[in-house]
Amino acid sequence: MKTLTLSAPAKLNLFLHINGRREDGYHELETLFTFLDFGDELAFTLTSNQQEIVICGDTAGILLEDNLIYKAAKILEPYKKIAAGVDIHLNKQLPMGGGVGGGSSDAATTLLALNMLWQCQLTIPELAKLGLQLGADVPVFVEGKTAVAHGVGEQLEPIDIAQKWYLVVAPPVHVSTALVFTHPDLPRNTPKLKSGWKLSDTGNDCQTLVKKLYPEVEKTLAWLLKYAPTKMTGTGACCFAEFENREAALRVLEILPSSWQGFIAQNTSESICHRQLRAWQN
Ligand SMILES: C[C@@](CO)(OP(=O)(O)O)[C@H](O)COP(=O)(O)OP(=O)(O)OC[C@H]1O[C@@H](n2ccc(N)nc2=O)[C@H](O)[C@@H]1O
Ligand SMILES: Nc1ncnc2c1ncn2[C@@H]1O[C@H](COP(=O)(O)OP(=O)(O)O)[C@@H](O)[C@H]1O
Repeated sequence: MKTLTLSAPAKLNLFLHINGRREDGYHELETLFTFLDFGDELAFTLTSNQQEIVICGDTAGILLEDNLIYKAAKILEPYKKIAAGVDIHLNKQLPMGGGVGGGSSDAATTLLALNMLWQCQLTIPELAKLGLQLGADVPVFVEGKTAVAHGVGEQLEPIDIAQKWYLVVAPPVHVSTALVFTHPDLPRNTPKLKSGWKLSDTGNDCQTLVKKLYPEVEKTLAWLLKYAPTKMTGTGACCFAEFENREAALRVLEILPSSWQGFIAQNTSESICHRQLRAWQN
């Protein structure tokens, strides 16, 4: 059996507005998701033991049952049409819980890969619906198109945007998404954007609160803003600075304070995972 190797790309929230809070505590969002040409890498090999879902590689201390890759495989198991297990090797590149969606992207890549290898024959919308049970960000990775998301992130409206270079910086702190969303000071009443909106009209509604709660994020934003327009992605802690070309981004990466991790990437209108899947199928 050949091994299928796929990317699980990072995402950025180019803006993140909170429009309200639902009765179940979840927040109504309006957010622009785009994908980067940088991410984790997952390699899938079918095995003859059909009970088996094995995950190895850089699982960074996450218990098997908590790993979103394992959860994605388990959720798909009832739909499989062939008697095979799977061995999944993870090469982790993305900071965990950093707002670049690594866990959600790993889960989506697993759903897409196993849907094909296990011949589940589910459609992309069916996979996205299953993915939503694993996290609010999984559907956009399953759909794989730069999009404005509404609801909790599951209603997706594809959009064309310019291609830019980004320097993404992960300060050495972990921001709790649940803490941010339950905080009394979080703004929750940004009006929906009107047609004809521009990116310059937007922001990240979590940023002011996260800067206050996590001074390392404030420091990172202030440092990057000296060089380029910068925002936080998702609920943080990663921040991204936008550049017109790779050289300009690289010049800033080269002088990044040594306690911060950073990488450079370009945004892609379609997730690279989807391109790789098409290439495998042809
Ligand atoms: C807000 C975003 C934007 O991309 O933040 P990041 O996680 O990327 O930073 C995401 O939608 C997060 O998605 P995800 O990380 O999958 O969140 P989940 O596991 O579904 O939820 C974690 C917790 O965040 C809160 N939550 C999450 C999403 C949402 N629309 N409203 C919420 O109130 C809930 O309290 C939930 O218990
Ligand atoms: N394969 C995985 N990769 C990363 N995080 C995972 C994975 N499986 C479970 N998790 C858990 O999910 C949480 C959120 O992960 P992640 O998607 O990286 O966050 P964010 O959306 O903030 O970028 C992590 O803090 C971690 O505990």
